[in-house]
Amino acid sequence: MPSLEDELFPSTPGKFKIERAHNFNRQFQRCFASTSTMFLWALFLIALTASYLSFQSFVDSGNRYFTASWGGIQLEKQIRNSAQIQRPGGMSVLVTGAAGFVGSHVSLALKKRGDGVVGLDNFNNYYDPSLKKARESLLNSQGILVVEGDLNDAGLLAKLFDVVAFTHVLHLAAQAGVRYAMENPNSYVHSNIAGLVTLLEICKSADPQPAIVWASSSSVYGLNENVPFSESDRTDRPASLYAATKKAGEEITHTYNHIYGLSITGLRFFTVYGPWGRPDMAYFSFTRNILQGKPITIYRGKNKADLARDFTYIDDIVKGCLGSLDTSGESTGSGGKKRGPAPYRNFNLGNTSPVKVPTLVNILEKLLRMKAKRKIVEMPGNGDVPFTHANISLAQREFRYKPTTDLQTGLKKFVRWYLSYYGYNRKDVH
Ligand SMILES: O=C(O)[C@H]1O[C@H](OP(=O)(O)OP(=O)(O)OC[C@H]2O[C@@H](n3ccc(=O)[nH]c3=O)[C@H](O)[C@@H]2O)[C@H](O)[C@@H](O)[C@@H]1O
Repeated sequence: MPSLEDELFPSTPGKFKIERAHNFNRQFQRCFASTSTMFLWALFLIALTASYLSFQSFVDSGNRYFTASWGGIQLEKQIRNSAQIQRPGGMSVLVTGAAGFVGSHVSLALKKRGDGVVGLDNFNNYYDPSLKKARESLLNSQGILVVEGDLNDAGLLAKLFDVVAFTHVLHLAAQAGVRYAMENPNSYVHSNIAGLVTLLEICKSADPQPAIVWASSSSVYGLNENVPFSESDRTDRPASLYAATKKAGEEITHTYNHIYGLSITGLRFFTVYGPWGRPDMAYFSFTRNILQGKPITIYRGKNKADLARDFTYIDDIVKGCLGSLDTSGESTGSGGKKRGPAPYRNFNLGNTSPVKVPTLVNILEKLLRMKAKRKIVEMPGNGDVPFTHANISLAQREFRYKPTTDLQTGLKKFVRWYLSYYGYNRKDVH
């Protein structure tokens, strides 16, 4: 005997046997003909209609929520003011991660020279959000608005592009940090992959399409041993998930350049430091711990070799970002269609003179006039690379990028800012 399931559904899609279908119809009619069954069917239909109507009202209330949280005409006016261009030939730039370290500095520099800037930031708590809020206040005082929202909110991004025809997007929002990727891998996928794709989808459909300059990372060089690192060196051996997501970003942006004609510039930043910096970075946490009399952990590589970084001062990075924006060239597509080839570029933005981590600590000790309690440990297998060193000739040629701040000078400015912001010896600095 064939089972009921066998009777009703064919074993292979597309091979429904006709006689079986007839049988099924007859059974169906017999069943529907009885009055009590009809009553049950009517009840079922009423319930279905009621649940459809309540679902519709739920969707409507969702839309209302979006409008309310969007902030309406008042917010649109603020966005337009913030995006206002104040110089001939200026640009209107959407800066993602505007309340972040690099984002806040570049936003201020753009505004100062007369460009329009609108910021976007999700103010997440990867590090103390009050520092991000303080940076936001600084931006607000210069007429820059920072909209609170996540890169993955396509509705919000689309709305921003409805209000302003941005000429450029400076995409700096990301999950940063090399070692944290082992603790929270999904946050890297959320921001650096999914968020990036959401942003690119909106940019490709925008009319006009903006040119995009975005933050890649020196970490894409991974296990590369050619020194100094050149843009033409291998980048297919990342040492951390963070690096892998940045490398993926370079490939993803390439496809949007290729298919949709978006102008793309990726900037491989080399360990950026300075005032208003990131508390998760070594120079920042070392300063805090030295001042609080707490030990600092200094990693050491194979054969007791010191680790080294091509530490790059924030003002030099700002110049590199402005140079990249100014030379980005235009996107060629519109409404999601490519009209011709558009620029696709990647640049190293480093300092070209690596410094060993213990030397960085020596400099901090002198500036703070305090001794560090050093705890030297073998570099754990946590995604770190032993050294970084940038070859910057490409950026030099394209937009005369030339870093001018050595580590001693830059750290002096950082320490001065740190002490004015946190004061000496504050125990509550995280
Ligand atoms: O340039 C880059 O590509 C990357 O630079 C930094 O990453 P990293 O160079 O690891 O910067 P820090 O976390 O400040 O570490 C600097 C050096 O200090 C060392 N370190 C760090 C922390 C610590 O407790 N002890 C210690 O010796 C690290 O091993 C590294 O050699 C940023 O955190 C990344 O977001 C950025 O993409």
